[in-house]
Amino acid sequence: MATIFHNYIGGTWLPSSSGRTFEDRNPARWSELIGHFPQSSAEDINQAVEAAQKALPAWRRLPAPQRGEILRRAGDLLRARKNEIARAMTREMGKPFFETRGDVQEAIDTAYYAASETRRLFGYTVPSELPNKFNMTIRQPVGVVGVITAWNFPVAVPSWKIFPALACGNTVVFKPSEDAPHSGMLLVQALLDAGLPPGVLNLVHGNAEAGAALVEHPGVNAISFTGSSEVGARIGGICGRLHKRCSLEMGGKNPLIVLEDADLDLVLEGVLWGAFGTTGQRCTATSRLILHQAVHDEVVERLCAAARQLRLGDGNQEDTNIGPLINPAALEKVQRYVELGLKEGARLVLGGQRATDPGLEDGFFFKPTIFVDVTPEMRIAQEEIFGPVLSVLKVSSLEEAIKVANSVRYGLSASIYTRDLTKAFQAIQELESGIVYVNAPTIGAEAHLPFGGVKQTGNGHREGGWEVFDFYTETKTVYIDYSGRLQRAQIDTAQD
Ligand SMILES: NC(=O)c1ccc[n+]([C@@H]2O[C@H](COP(=O)([O-])OP(=O)(O)OC[C@H]3O[C@@H](n4cnc5c(N)ncnc54)[C@H](O)[C@@H]3O)[C@@H](O)[C@H]2O)c1
Repeated sequence: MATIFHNYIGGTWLPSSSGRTFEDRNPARWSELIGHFPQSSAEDINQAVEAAQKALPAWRRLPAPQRGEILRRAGDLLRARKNEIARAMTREMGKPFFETRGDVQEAIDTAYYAASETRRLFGYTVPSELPNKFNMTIRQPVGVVGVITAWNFPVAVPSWKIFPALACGNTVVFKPSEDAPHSGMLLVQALLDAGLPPGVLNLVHGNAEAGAALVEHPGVNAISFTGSSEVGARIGGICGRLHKRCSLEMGGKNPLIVLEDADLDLVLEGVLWGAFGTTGQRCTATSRLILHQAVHDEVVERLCAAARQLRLGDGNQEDTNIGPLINPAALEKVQRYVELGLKEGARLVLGGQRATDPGLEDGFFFKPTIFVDVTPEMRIAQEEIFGPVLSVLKVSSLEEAIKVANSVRYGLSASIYTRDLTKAFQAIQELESGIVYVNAPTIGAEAHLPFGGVKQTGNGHREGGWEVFDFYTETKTVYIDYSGRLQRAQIDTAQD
């Protein structure tokens, strides 16, 4: 009998009021059912938002360092449960155990980082134009925050949102992805066990219907979303109409540039990890390899040889390098893009097919795939495939490489391999992306640095770093006049 899981609303575990559920399955062995989760309705969302509203006054009044103490304890619990959560995450969404341990570690780092920032949450003071007047800014929570997340970092990405939101005194309604509900629940469980009061964090499972109800709910003051650019655009439109604050972190089509002077051993390691780690299902995946013509043939040849050695399998097995795609729709999408690449005239030099070796038939495994002779306007060079498919483009100069790198609608991360500092700095300045790596692949984030993208990847906000606290707080400007008389700004200080 598969386990039946519930929502967590106002301190109580509850089934969906509609009685509907959805199945959570292991993508490495699709016949393995993990459990049934509630398919939440607008009524469930409403209950969760009301619980968050009820809990808000006491939570925002609690001194921030005391809120931080609970977050720090949650970090301790995540650390104690790291392997257990990582095992469950691998079973649910497929990436290998060493990667899911990293996912949990990112949440631990974020918990400690957010906890430490509760002792700062700076406003500032500045001199007044007028005598005997004191000026300052303070930060206040935004209110109830709706958190909607993708499945591929099912603990790390929600933690980027939930920890800073709570640190700032907001209450939260969290809707994890329907492809990774169990991992999201384990994160919530750690926060509850750390002592969060009822209603401060509410968990509602479900699909687009639940997400849309959360976005539309008038009691939700801000939405923090991570997912595809298509869904993000829709959410951004609704939030605009409702005058609701929203942070959107969306898709990527990230380039890795290799110049003629690069250390090719380093390049190979970096590209293998960047393109095929998490089966290419990262927003920051290296999906375009832009090679200087002087190193093109050597890199392609060595890359194909190395990628052939990668072992596909269940991520909970010791020797697995690459896990499965997340679900049947993802497999179909990757297959479609391979056909499209061939039709567009790109040349397939590796993979291009589902892997059905013994032991893999019941999962959605896809062989590492490399296309060469890709040109910038091809759809496989323009669109996010979200699978282990690398498009290789050949260029003859740094300027051309940057132009090609910038020729897509996305702008999350970009990378350049070179030993020439001047060229590296030129790329840092000119690449249109929120993150640039020099001599490292396009992936990897640290909790205390901002993370996010430009163009159609983001809407100007950032996760992580100090910047994240700007999203979860309203700035209030305070003028205190202790002169004992009316002082008129601009009028009593006029110079002419
Ligand atoms: N930039 C980043 O930080 C980042 C990080 C991870 C993943 N991603 C992106 O996420 C995508 C993959 O994740 P996915 O397949 O889960 O994305 P998705 O857009 O399909 O779903 C994301 C979340 O939105 C919800 N949702 C779907 N339709 C909705 C609607 N109409 N209203 C409200 N909520 C709705 C889903 O239930 C899910 O929880 C990729 O594009 C990837 O690049 C971005």
